[in-house]
This record gives sequence, structure tokens and C-alpha cells, in this order.
Amino acid sequence: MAMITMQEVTKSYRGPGGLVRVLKGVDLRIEAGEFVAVMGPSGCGKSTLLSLIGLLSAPTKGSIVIDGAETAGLREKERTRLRAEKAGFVFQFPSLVSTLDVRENVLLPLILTGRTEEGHRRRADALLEAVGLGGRGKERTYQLSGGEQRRVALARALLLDPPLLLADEPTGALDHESAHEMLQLLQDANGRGRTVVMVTHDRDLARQAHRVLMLRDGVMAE
Ligand SMILES: Nc1ncnc2c1ncn2[C@@H]1O[C@H](COP(=O)(O)OP(=O)(O)OP(=O)(O)O)[C@@H](O)[C@H]1O
Repeated sequence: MAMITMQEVTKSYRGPGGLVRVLKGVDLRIEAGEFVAVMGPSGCGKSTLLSLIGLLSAPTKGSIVIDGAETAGLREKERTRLRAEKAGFVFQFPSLVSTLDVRENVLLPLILTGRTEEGHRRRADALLEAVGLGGRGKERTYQLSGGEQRRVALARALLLDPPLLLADEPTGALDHESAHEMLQLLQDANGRGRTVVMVTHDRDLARQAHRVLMLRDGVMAE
């Protein structure tokens, strides 16, 4: 079953010098349960592709079906709901909230919807345990290392149990050991049935995926 299908997807940005066409007709299909790496030269549109898959932005043209739902033409509100339901994000810069503690950061998706209950707090603690941060829920995020902050972001991404995990340079600027741990955690999530799409410049990391997609000149080449 397909988790992601894109057909003739284009994305242009309005720049100072006119329209910049980043994606020029991307077709792809990613099956449920796959672990896919996306590579390509700097500026070729990898992050743009990921933001389209994660419903952070809308395509200029084309069809994007996520887990059976056509997303083209959705209103912002529906897009936001679908995003919360379907996708968890792990970015190089994990945008944690420094005024909240570690556990509250994991709970953020629920805090934003005003729905935290005791069961959720237990789930947050279990997720922190799973990413190797058990017992550290009360710490402030700025006291954590880069790798630890990334793992808090991963726990947060898993909180609502989304079928799709989207990682943009998830190991960027991490030391070898932390990078390896991060990959392992993504692979664990994949082993539990999540579809993982990971943007990376790192060939060794990409080799760990089931499949590598190459984005070049605005189109996809395997
Ligand atoms: N919001 C935006 N507004 C205008 N231009 C943008 C915007 N986001 C991205 N771009 C442009 O689109 C192009 C692709 O950017 P994108 O970040 O998707 O590339 P990338 O392949 O992820 O790059 P890198 O590997 O360097 O992170 C770049 O030329 C960038 O300047």
C-alpha cells in the first residue's frame, strides 16, 4: 500500500527576481513501511519536497496523496489537522521550547491542543525512556547536548503515533556516536511499521535506507 504518492508535483517560490521553479514535475511512490533516503545537490529542493510531504506547505501544482488522503486543494485548517495526524518531524534544528522542560517539550503537540492527561504524561516518559533520556523529563532543554535535543524532538514526533516520520538532516552536526544512535532510533520506529523519509547529504547514512531517491534539476531519479 502506498503511504505517499506524488504526481507531477511542481513548486515555485516568488523571489526578488521573479518565480523560482524548484520542483518541476516530481513523481514518486513510497510504500507504507519503507525507509527512504532523499539525496541531491544543495538547493535542489529536498527540504521543499519534505515540507510538501509533511503538509507544511502546498504544491504549486500536482497531486499529493498521503496515506490515502488527497491533499491538493485542502484548506489550511484541514491541512493542519491531517499534518498532526499523519506526520512527525525530526529536523537538524529541533525547535524545542526553552521555557518548557524536556517532558513538556515532548508533550507539546498535546499542550497545543489542550489535551494533556496523566496517560499522556506516562506516554511521554515512556518515549523519553525509549530514546535514552529516561528520568530526565524535568531538565531544561538548553542543558542538553545537540544529540539529546534531537532525541527529545524524536520523542515529540512519536507522541501522537503518526504513520509517517520525516527527518531533515537528522544527524547533521552530530558526532559519530550520536548520529549512529539517531539512525538506530529511526530504524526502530521503522521496524514498528512507521514509514520514514529522510533527507541527507551523508552517503553512509543513506545506504542504511531501503531505497535512495535522487532529486536533481527539479525531478526525481532513483
Ligand atoms: N520559502 C522560500 N521562499 C523562497 N525560496 C525558497 C523558500 N524555500 C526554499 N527556497 C529556495 O528553493 C530552493 C530549494 O531549497 P531547499 O531548501 O528545498 O533545498 P535543499 O535541497 O533542501 O538544500 P540543502 O541541501 O542546501 O539544504 C533554494 O534555491 C531555496 O533558496
